[in-house]
Amino acid sequence: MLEARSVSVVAGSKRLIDNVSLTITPGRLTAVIGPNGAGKSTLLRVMAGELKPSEGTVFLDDTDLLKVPVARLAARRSVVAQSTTLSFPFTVLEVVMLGATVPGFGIRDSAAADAAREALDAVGLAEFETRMLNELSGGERQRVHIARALCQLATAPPSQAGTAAILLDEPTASLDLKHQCDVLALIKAQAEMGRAVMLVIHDLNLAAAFADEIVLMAAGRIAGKGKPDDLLNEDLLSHTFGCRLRVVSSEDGGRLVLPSAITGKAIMGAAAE
Ligand SMILES: Nc1ncnc2c1ncn2[C@@H]1O[C@H](COP(=O)(O)OP(=O)(O)OP(=O)(O)O)[C@@H](O)[C@H]1O
Repeated sequence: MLEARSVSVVAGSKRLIDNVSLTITPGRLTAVIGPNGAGKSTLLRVMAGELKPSEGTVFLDDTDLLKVPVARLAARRSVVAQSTTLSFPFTVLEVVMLGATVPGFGIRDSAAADAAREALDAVGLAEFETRMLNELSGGERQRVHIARALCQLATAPPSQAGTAAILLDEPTASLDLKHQCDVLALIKAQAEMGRAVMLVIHDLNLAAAFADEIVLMAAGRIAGKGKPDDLLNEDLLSHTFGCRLRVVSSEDGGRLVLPSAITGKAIMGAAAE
């Protein structure tokens, strides 16, 4: 379990996140939504142990995350950042294998390559292993980094066993609709395997479709938290995002969030038919 207790990050006079408490529970996909600048990425980096909070503590199974040894941390949580730049010319397979070569993993090269190939297959890039990363499209590169994160958890040594967490910052931002759904199904499967999943995402409809719990952030604080059906209400979302939004029920009983301009036109269109 990954738990932030009263965490704040302060930069100069600005509180990027302010007194946030949040638990990422194993077996569940927790989606974090909110306007630009709300503090979602900052919170994810703090929960990943990449950014030291100015106040409060993040715990990984009751141990202060900052005191967890690097190899153990690498075995227990993997991160897909919003953007990743690699300065050296790596092939796709090499990038994914980086996930298996974290200090302390001690995995043999052939086993690392097997795990990397399995992860590449999972994101639909099995045919790309010899391509150079910098020759891939933005969406393909994003899927390579997801494969690297999956490979990292898959190759963690048994001695470091325990609840694993995967934290992803807008992993579907560059993906087409099919790959958005494929990647989110893959991420959801990670939760169903018992992993704790934290997903920062802008698309409220994808959050509604895949998340077990949604956390709404605004101005560095948690403005709401709950199951998609409970949290996605028009007034809260319209107020938080600063524009008029409509929440409608889909045929299968799920929630769809649309700008009121779109629903207005749709209603006018239907009336004209
Ligand atoms: N190092 C920094 N120093 C000062 N302010 C920062 C720093 N890093 C981020 N910020 C500010 O902190 C706020 C939160 O940033 P963050 O990236 O967490 O937001 P976000 O919710 O992920 O936004 P987006 O949806 O645009 O990705 C923003 O206003 C940003 O400008």
